[in-house]
Amino acid sequence: MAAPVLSAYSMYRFFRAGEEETFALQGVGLEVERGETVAVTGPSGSGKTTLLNCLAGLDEPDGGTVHVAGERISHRTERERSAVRARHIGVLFQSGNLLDHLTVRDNIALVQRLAPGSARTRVPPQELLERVGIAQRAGSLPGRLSGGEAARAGLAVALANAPDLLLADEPTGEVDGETERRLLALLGERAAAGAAVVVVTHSRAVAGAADRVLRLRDGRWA
Ligand SMILES: Nc1ncnc2c1ncn2[C@@H]1O[C@H](COP(=O)(O)OP(=O)(O)OP(=O)(O)O)[C@@H](O)[C@H]1O
Repeated sequence: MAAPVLSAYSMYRFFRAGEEETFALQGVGLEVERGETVAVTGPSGSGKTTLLNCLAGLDEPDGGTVHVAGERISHRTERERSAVRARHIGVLFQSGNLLDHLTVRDNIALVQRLAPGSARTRVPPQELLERVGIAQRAGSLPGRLSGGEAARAGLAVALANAPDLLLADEPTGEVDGETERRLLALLGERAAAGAAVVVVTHSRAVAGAADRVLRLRDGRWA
């Protein structure tokens, strides 16, 4: 059997602020196969965003390891983590993945330039924007987009390099029903094309469409 796209073992993450210690992840593991979609749910503060940050190499776990498409992304320099991310991971986070001073089209082009190895699977920016349904906004700056358009643009950026692993944090948090269906269909298409998808969500529709639903509580699987 093929190795999982994502293999994360025994992840720990602690935060210390003055006297206060938070144990955000306490030995969490996760394997996701090609074509599989996993939804992660859990109450506020249970560690969902910390988990995604560690999987994306945007944060370093204090313990445990993360491999993506056979490459280790944990316990490496920031530059190495960025390189693994550019090669294999699409990230769609609440904080937004768009640079404000670039048009939507140029945001996609920039992400594609940062991963020179993926040219074989790359879709032209305009085509990506057509897929997510905002082709007419290609020349707009992100600050001019509505919430739903911004969510679609963020997904176009996350899909720009046909990632092996797609990580999304509440991708449908602030969008209407029609946009949610569209985003969900696009996540499904990426999984059908062979990617592993991990999506943090409170949405029943998103969790209902996933192959597996996992629940975090106090930094552990519940
Ligand atoms: N940089 C940080 N410094 C200190 N504590 C942090 C930091 N990041 C997260 N935490 C703490 O770690 C715990 C998990 O936070 P996290 O954001 O991962 O939870 P979450 O499940 O994503 O919550 P929400 O659903 O509200 O976004 C929380 O107690 C949070 O306060």
